[in-house]
Amino acid sequence: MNRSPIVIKVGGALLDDAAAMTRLFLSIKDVKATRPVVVVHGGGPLVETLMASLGLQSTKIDGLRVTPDDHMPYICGALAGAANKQLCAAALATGVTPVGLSLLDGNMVVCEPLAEKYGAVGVPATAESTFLKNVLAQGVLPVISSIGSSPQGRLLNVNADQAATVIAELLDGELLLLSNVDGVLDANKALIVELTANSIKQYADDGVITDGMKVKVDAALQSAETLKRAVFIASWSADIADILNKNTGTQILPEKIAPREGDAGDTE
Ligand SMILES: Nc1ncnc2c1ncn2[C@@H]1O[C@H](COP(=O)(O)OP(=O)(O)O)[C@@H](O)[C@H]1O
Ligand SMILES: CC(=O)N[C@@H](CCC(=O)OP(=O)(O)O)C(=O)O
Repeated sequence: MNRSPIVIKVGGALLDDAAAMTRLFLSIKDVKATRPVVVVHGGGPLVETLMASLGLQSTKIDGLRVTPDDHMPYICGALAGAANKQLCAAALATGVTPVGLSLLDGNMVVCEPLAEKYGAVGVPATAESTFLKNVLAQGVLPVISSIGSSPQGRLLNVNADQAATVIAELLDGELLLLSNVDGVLDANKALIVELTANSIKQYADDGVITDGMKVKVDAALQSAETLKRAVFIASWSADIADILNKNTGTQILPEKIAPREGDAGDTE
């Protein structure tokens, strides 16, 4: 049986749906009985609401939030604070013991600023895995926000899909990117079952995969190529076992899949 860790990324809109959060953590509880699980989360909608209530303008370029350094205390508060603790509380309420973390905790992930025009937006890279492996060995559920820092100590806002790919790489885990859609949809809103580098380029050129989904698919492809296994994009309403068994969602396939016993990404 495949016992590699499962890294599950959830988008911020989940936080607005208490019933979906409960269902997801119950599904995580089932899977966690056989394999270690890590949750990585965003909180884009929460950030939007907070910025609006503070009267601050917030814009995105190619799906990434432009983040002036003086916005970071609020964004950090929304993601590492409110969103993280809301998810941890929901996990506890379903009988799963969470540990709330951010990318920089335990030196799991190190970030570099992307480019000046984005402000404090970070590009994440793996650092040390020992801390996270020790946390998993305790049998608890790490719940990780996408706030990171640079080696110089600058707080950075990381897209949560990109954050999740790096955590999956850190653990050589299986990656599920769960969102408010059933998976990647074509121009007729039908589910695309499999995507490769070529088909992703085609759909993006045709304007079918855009905005946050473009960031997600690019992050998934990079992770699939690095890990040499399929990455899943699916709905957070779906059962995790169903996603791993390829009954639902979109699989992002690498050019070559490394054979692993019992891996959902195996070619038969
Ligand atoms: N081809 C596509 N298929 C599905 N969703 C798409 C597609 N192109 C753009 N989107 C948009 O991407 C959104 C998911 O990305 P995003 O909002 O960043 O999710 P999350 O916050 O869960 O990471 C969908 O709700 C949809 O509006
Ligand atoms: C740089 C950047 O875009 N950061 C994101 C981080 C949160 C996120 O990615 O949240 P979702 O998963 O809910 O979209 C942001 O500020 O919205």
